Amino acid sequence: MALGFFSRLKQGLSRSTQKLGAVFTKRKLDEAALEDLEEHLIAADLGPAVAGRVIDSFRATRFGAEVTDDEIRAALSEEIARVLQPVAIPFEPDPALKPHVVLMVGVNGTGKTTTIGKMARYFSEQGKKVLMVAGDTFRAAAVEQLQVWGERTGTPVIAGKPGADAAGLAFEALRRGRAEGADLLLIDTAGRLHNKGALMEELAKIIRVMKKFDETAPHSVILVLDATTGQNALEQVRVFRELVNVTGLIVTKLDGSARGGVVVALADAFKLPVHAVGVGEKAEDLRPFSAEDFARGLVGKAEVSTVAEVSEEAPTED
Ligand SMILES: Nc1nc2c(ncn2[C@@H]2O[C@H](COP(=O)(O)OP(=O)(O)OP(=O)(O)O)[C@@H](O)[C@H]2O)c(=O)[nH]1
Repeated sequence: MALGFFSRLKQGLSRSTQKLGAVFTKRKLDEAALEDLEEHLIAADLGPAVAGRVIDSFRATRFGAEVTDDEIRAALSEEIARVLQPVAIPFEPDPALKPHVVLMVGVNGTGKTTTIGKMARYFSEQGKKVLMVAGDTFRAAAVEQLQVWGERTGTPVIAGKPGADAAGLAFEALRRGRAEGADLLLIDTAGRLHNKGALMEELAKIIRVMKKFDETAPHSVILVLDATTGQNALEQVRVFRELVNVTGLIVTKLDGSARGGVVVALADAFKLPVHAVGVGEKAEDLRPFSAEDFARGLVGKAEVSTVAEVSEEAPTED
């Protein structure tokens, strides 16, 4: 039986969880234990700021007490969920926009193309009319990959010849989307040009040219981050925010050997909406981001998975 979403996420988060696991033995929460815990939180990619706050809160509320593994996990999960809650904002196309234009940006290999394919499937299944644009015209493989996703999801793909002008394609796609009454236009973009200046120019041109058709486009700029890069994801947010007005994040590869703790560091540092998370390579492996599930998965609170698993894998018939 295929693993349900929650267990896949939990499995993926296990690398972070393992780093936390070592401190969870029954002991007195004194200064040494707190220091120990703080180190583990930083090693689990939560970042020094969040780790520091969690420790301060523990010091204020539980200092000197005997704590069990379960108590620490529960308290930790609560603290983490509090950081994540405000950014857990699913992406919904604005029905007033025909189409809602989404520019997907991010370093090559983070999962942009795959995520666009997954979003195309998800929103097509919701009855929305979706168009995809192969705007990473520098890599022939990226165009082909998007076309495969187009076939797989029954979504039209607007593509040009290798090296075609991405801005021209985006303009054409927007015109077509408007004419056809499309709901959602998903634009793939290049992630690596020879330097930052060239990438900025490429993205700026796509935006400039689309604005000639619709002053309000793009309506969303979603940055795709690969969780396995850990703290490097924070640097990618900083760089891309210099290039474009990032409106939200999608974090991929939270299955496998993910370093999921970085999502907490991202939420805390940038407060950008985390629209969804990727937990595999298949079309259905994109899920809305749930602060509580994620926090529980991260601290390895097992009992919740049973609930999530049952509701997901054995849907009732009502
Ligand atoms: N395990 C796992 N793999 C993923 C996930 N998302 C994407 N991938 C894989 O990551 C690799 C890179 O994904 P792409 O979608 O090609 O990444 P990209 O950012 O579009 O990169 P370019 O196409 O080079 O621009 C592919 O092998 C994907 O199948 C995920 O959530 N989990």
